[in-house]
Amino acid sequence: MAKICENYVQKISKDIARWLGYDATGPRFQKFKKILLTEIKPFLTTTQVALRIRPLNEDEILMGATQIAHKVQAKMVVLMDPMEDPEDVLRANRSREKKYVFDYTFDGAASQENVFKTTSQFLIPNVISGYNATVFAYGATGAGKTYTMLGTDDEPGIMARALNDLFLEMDKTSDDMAYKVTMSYLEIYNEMIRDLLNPSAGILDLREDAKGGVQVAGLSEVTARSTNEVMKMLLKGNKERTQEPTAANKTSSRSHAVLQVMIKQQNKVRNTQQEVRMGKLFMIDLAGSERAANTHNRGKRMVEGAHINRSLLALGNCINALTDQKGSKYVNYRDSKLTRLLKDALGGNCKTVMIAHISPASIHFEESRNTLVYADRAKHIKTKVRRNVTDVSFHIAQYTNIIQELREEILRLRHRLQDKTTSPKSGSPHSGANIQVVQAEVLAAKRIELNKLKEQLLISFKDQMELRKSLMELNNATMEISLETNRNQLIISEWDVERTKSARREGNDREHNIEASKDLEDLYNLYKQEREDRMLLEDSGHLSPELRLKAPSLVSNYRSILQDDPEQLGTLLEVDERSQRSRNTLSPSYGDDKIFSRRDKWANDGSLTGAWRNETSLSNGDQGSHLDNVESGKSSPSKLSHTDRTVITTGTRNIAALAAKKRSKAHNDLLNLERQFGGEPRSLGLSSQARDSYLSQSSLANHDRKYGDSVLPTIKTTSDDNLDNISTGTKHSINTDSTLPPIRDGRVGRGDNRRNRRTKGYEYGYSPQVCIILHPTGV
Ligand SMILES: Nc1ncnc2c1ncn2[C@@H]1O[C@H](COP(=O)(O)OP(=O)(O)OP(=O)(O)O)[C@@H](O)[C@H]1O
Repeated sequence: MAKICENYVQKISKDIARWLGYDATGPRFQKFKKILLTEIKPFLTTTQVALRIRPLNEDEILMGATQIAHKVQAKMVVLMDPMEDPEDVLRANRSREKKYVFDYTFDGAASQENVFKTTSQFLIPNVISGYNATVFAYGATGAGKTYTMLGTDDEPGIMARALNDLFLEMDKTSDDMAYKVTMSYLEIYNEMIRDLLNPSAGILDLREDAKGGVQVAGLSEVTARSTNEVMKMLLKGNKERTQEPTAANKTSSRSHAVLQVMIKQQNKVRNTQQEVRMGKLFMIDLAGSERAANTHNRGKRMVEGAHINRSLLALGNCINALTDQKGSKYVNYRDSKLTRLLKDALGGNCKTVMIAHISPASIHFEESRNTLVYADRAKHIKTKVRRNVTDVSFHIAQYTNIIQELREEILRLRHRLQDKTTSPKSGSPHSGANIQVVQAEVLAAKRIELNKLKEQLLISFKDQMELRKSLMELNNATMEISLETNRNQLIISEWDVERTKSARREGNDREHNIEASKDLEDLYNLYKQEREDRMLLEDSGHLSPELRLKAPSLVSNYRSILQDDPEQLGTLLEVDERSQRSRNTLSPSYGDDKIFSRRDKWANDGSLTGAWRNETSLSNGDQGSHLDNVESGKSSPSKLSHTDRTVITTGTRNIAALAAKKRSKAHNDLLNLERQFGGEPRSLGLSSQARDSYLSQSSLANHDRKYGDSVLPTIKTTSDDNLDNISTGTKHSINTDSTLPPIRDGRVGRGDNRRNRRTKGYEYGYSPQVCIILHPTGV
């Protein structure tokens, strides 16, 4: 059937060649026919069985063995019965001579190359294009299996030749296709799997994957790039393989060796739908079946032989089941590791070649006959061969990579085209035969130019976009600046309005001041001046507590300043003494606080009420009774009558006027003194702000606020001296203020508004260094 199909393919290939215009005798046609056959052949025959008869060896000749296996035709072998004797009439009809026909038969003269080319070479392109293939050598021990599969250094076997062919075949299509070759090499020794490329891995397990494929867990897979690499690995593995001499074979392999080569093929030109082909090639050198009687094996060798025979028996059973005509027999692959490993090769998706080996020697007739029976059965094994193709769909994100690779491919092809056109073999580009090449060249150049223009256009477009973006940003910045300017202008105008308002308010205040009496203004200024001087002296620390009761002697303030200049200090003291004498002449009681001594007069002349007299009498030293009164609540200022207040206010105004005159005079004296010494008028160490705060609007406002509770305020600094004075009850009135009208209940009018404004001024203008202590006595 297979032959008929092959002949049919040969015939139709001629017709197809004629349609295509190929010459039937030319190389193009031969190539086409070969490709067609290679592609179709795997579908025509799935399992091939070949027989190889090795030559008689020296031992066999010495033993007097005769050749009983003869190749009679290209595919036929005759195994003669060595026991047959033409002269023995009893056995004349019992001859065991038998003819066997296989796909290929090789005798002892067949070369290694011939065996490979005939049995296995056609598998290589199939494996590359994604088919599985298995070549295994079967036969009795010493029949020549290892020789066929592995060979010698001079005559390499199928393994080496197949791998060499594999790399040669891949090289032919390496421009278009990408390949990856990996290999593994294992042995099954006594039903144990060992990695020959990595023996230290120990015993490995066989496992089945989800698709039913058999895998060896932990088996090393080595990537190979050339035949040399593969051969090195193969030699390394064979050294690890278990080989022991037996009576039947000096180099007997005691294990089944399996070389697995995996080829992954992929088109270099990427597409959205990528096809990946995976082909596997198994090359198996089985251990030889042996008869203990012939091998004379004992002990370890015998155990090995038993394992080998058992696995080969399992293989024979599988072959029997697979070739059952009814197809009803169960194929038991699980009997041995060998059959489990060959499951795909025997009954699955695999193109299988079995090369049976026999010895032609008459002494091995039984082994050869068994082998031929096995091989003959194996011919009928049918496998379902299909290509292992995986379609890989790429995600959209990978399209850019694919496009990039396609571009690189185009570039590569262009380079190749250019190389061809410039090489001498391609002839002159101006010749008629190369017009198409020249046209293609021109076209390619135009395309390159077009691409360049496109790129330039793209770059200029990007630049334009950048410029537009910058322009928009600048516009935004300008708008922000103009908005900020407007905002600032608004603030300035608001500030102007506020300033105008405050100026008006000040003007109003001045009006109010004008409305106040002239006496009150003067009195206020003098009062402020006197307070200022006294406070300065207290702050400078030159005024002892005793002296604070007396009128301020400003010259004493200069002691500390002029202590480094004794001459000037002496002059100053002399002048001061003269001044004191002249003042005492004018007013004998000047050493005391004349300004405030007037209150004695008020107390004596009956201007004050009895309650107020009691209070004022305390200032003459009767402090104990004063405190008693305070504690008993008798001296509460709230008990003052309106008449008392009026008297005190009027008296205070007079006192203040007198004090102002004296102060003015003393101040002028001081200025004269300073001028006399040639120095600049000295600042007494207080800032204008601090000076203002002594009797500023705020302090007056405070006075206003407290006016209803006390008659006169006592203004003191928060120095330690003052605190001491407070604690001992020795209170010294620095100045008085009666310029503001008292609060009257239920009276709402202009005076109240002014008071409110002053209160406001106090809140904002009062110095934190100064506090106003209300003294209930008004001393
Ligand atoms: N075709 C051949 N031409 C020349 N010599 C051969 C041929 N076949 C086998 N021999 C020789 O026969 C001997 C035994 O062959 P080989 O070791 O390959 O047998 P085997 O079947 O592998 O044995 P085992 O199963 O014990 O390993 C070797 O010395 C080998 O060189």
